[in-house]
Amino acid sequence: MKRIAILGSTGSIGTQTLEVVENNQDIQVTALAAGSNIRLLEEQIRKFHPTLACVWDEKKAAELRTNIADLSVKVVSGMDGLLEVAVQPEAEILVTAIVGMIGIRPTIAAMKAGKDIALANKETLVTAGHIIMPLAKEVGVKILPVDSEHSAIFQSLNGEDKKAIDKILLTASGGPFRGWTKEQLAGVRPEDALKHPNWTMGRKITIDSSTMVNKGLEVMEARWLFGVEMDQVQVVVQPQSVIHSMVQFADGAVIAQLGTPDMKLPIQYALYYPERRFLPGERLDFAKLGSITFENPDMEVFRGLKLAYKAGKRGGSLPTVYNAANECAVGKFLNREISYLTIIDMIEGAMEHHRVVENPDVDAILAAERETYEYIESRW
Ligand SMILES: NC(=O)C1=CN([C@@H]2O[C@H](COP(=O)(O)OP(=O)(O)OC[C@H]3O[C@@H](n4cnc5c(N)ncnc54)[C@H](OP(=O)(O)O)[C@@H]3O)[C@@H](O)[C@H]2O)C=CC1
Ligand SMILES: CC(=O)[C@@H](O)[C@H](O)COP(=O)(O)O
Ligand SMILES: [Mn+2]
Repeated sequence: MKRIAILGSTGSIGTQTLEVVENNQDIQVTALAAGSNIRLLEEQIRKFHPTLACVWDEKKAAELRTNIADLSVKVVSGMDGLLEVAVQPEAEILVTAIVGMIGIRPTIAAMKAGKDIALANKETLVTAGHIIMPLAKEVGVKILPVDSEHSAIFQSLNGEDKKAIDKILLTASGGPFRGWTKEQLAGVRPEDALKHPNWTMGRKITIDSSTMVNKGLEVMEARWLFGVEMDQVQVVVQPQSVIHSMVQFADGAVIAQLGTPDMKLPIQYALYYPERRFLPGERLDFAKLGSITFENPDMEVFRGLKLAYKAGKRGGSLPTVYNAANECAVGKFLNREISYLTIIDMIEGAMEHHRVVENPDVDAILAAERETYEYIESRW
């Protein structure tokens, strides 16, 4: 029996993780955490029987305690609550399906408690990859990628020597505005950017896909996960999202993972690695698909991708600033406080303003995050 805890169980990755649990008989959910959606969290508790639940918002946690008073489930809240879920002794794998840098501290705590991490929360690796990857080695836990591209790379590397990697070909859909000009992008509204061509995901990552900041974050995520240089990660636009990523090796061979766009595959692969199990669902029909096409990304229009290479190459606290500025800006865009193009202006402005801290520890990372939010509030 596998035992898992999930941070972010009510979101897109969280609910799909629970679908994977439902499809398998030998997996048990020991703890769940959500932000504020106690209605769905209660349903999940009643169905999956964890012994511990966390709600970020203490008022909502109190409401949930009342609503499930008939069950013997401990309900905790806030960062202390997330940390309690992360280190719960019963779980062997922590699924980090939470959104944003809030995932850093629970991820580190879980690793120190000996848990393997099924990592969807890319923001943690982007900002703290220099802490997470050496720690995983030191404490002997696995970081199992859930992000579709990184799972594809992980699968393509199965049985291969990482030293033979020439480059990683990280595929991108190009988002809903592929081929658009800067002038066309100026008028984009949240409802336009929330329409991803191939994937149904949470709001923040969907906006990130539309700006290609998601791909920028993924370049940095790949660099940490697979121990390569930023320049060894090449973004290839593949609009059908059928090739989930590829690895080119020293001898010129390219190995890829393909499949229909379904996050349950990488989630299940991470939970059962190295076992590959049956997964119900649609299969690729190549004749129906007809063609798979490729393009280079337009880094002049989608400047967020170019800025990610700059942040990743400079390193230190700059990737944190890139990520924090984006999180802040995306929130404002979704609240209709700023225009679409201002998202990237905010990232660029915050990066230019920041004085880089080398090799930041967690406190310095969180300080850089705070300062970035403060700078954006004062400047815009
Ligand atoms: N969705 C996808 O297909 C993919 C997502 N990812 C990554 O996975 C992560 C999750 O994305 P996604 O599932 O789309 O996001 P969603 O917005 O759909 O879900 C986020 C989850 O995190 C919870 N949450 C938010 N804030 C807190 C908090 N302070 N404390 C506890 N829980 C909190 C939410 O709870 P509540 O519902 O109560 O607000 C929700 O359960 C992101 O890092 C994303 O980049 C990577 C690849 C693909
Ligand atoms: C499903 C997943 O992993 C997302 O990160 C997805 O890849 C977004 O697609 P694009 O960022 O390529 O549009
Ligand atoms: Mn992805």
